[in-house]
Amino acid sequence: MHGKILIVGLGLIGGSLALAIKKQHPEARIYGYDVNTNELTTAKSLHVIDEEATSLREGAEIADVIILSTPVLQMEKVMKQLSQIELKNDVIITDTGSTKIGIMKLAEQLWHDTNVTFIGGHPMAGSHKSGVESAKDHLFENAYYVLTPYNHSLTRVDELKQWLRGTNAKFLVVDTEEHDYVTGVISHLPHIIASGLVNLARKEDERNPLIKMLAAGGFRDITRIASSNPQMWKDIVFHNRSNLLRLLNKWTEEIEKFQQVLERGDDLAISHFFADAKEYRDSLPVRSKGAIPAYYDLYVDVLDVPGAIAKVTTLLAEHGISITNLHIMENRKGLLGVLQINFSKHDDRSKAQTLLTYHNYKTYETA
Ligand SMILES: NC(=O)c1ccc[n+]([C@@H]2O[C@H](COP(=O)([O-])OP(=O)(O)OC[C@H]3O[C@@H](n4cnc5c(N)ncnc54)[C@H](O)[C@@H]3O)[C@@H](O)[C@H]2O)c1
Ligand SMILES: O=C(O)C(=O)C[C@]1(C(=O)O)C=C[C@@H](O)C=C1
Repeated sequence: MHGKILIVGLGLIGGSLALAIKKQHPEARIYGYDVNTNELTTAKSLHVIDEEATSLREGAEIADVIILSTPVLQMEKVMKQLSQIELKNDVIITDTGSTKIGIMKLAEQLWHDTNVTFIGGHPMAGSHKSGVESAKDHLFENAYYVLTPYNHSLTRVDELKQWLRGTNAKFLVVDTEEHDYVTGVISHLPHIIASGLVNLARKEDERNPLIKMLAAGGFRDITRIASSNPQMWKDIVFHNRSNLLRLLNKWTEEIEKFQQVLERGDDLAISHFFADAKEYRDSLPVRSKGAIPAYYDLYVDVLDVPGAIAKVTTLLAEHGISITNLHIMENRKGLLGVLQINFSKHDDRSKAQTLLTYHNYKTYETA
């Protein structure tokens, strides 16, 4: 497709969308705007965007599609700025925000009965990493991509999907209220709990330094997301405040119930607590991306120099750790490449991660 795309906010998500669009539509021109000029320059030098817009106005005036991928409270600010700019007649604006009610309400206020088509969006994949250096064209592969159009923007949903086809995501139209409730349950509350657990461990660590030394697979698995961008999560919980306050009450009840059965020493109820959770967790659909990985992946940053991959595989072989597959995900000259290693067992991935970290490699469990 031909056209000019403006990405506002060139971090992990904006950068990944830019790459996915460019892959599918090489003839499109991708413009970027970010308040952080370093991020913009990096995006240009990594060929994530074709052109840097020096102001929001400069990029917005010429764009056929505008994609907002800043933290959600900043998004409201940008939307208000956009409403003061004369945009192209048939422009489509979409966002990538993790919350939808506030954004859709504001879009309705700003652009109801105008020629601007606003279609809310939320790609349900990501990472605890932020910034354009972490952007990947395949970040959203097989993930759900929620769209929240108004009735009057429904006619342009297919056009937007065509622009976003390179994500290889599965599009799903969802009601905004339902979206914010569901993401509250499966994304926002878990982030609060993960950060709460880490804060608890941090306080205990002041009394007992063994805590940090012994923090192993279980603690790391459940708290990976606590390493996410704090500003982004502050904005999300503000936006989804009422759902989260209700969910936190339910969570407190759940934990208090467990506390009571533990105090009583009720072994049957304790077994049920774990068995019920296991049954539901095991029933979640297996996906190669999205909620649960189909196999155990480890991503390792490696230098783009001869022998770098052999070094990693030899290290694993010497320690009897079997791998099922290897994949080089990107390899730009002069920069780091990313090695994706598949393991059939969780235990093998944990051992590999510990070993490679010991040997000063940077490793991640998600791309
Ligand atoms: N990270 C995830 O896992 C994930 C997944 C799906 C959706 N989202 C949503 O996507 C959005 C972007 O998240 P991200 O992970 O890419 O964050 P990020 O921190 O990697 O990138 C955000 C970028 O927005 C820029 N920015 C901030 N305010 C701006 C402004 N006023 N104008 C222009 N640029 C501005 C920042 O400088 C930064 O480069 C957020 O709304 C987030 O809720 C995140
Ligand atoms: O995988 C992660 O690190 C994420 O936190 C991704 C995640 C999620 O909670 O699943 C985070 C926020 C987004 O709105 C969508 C996806």
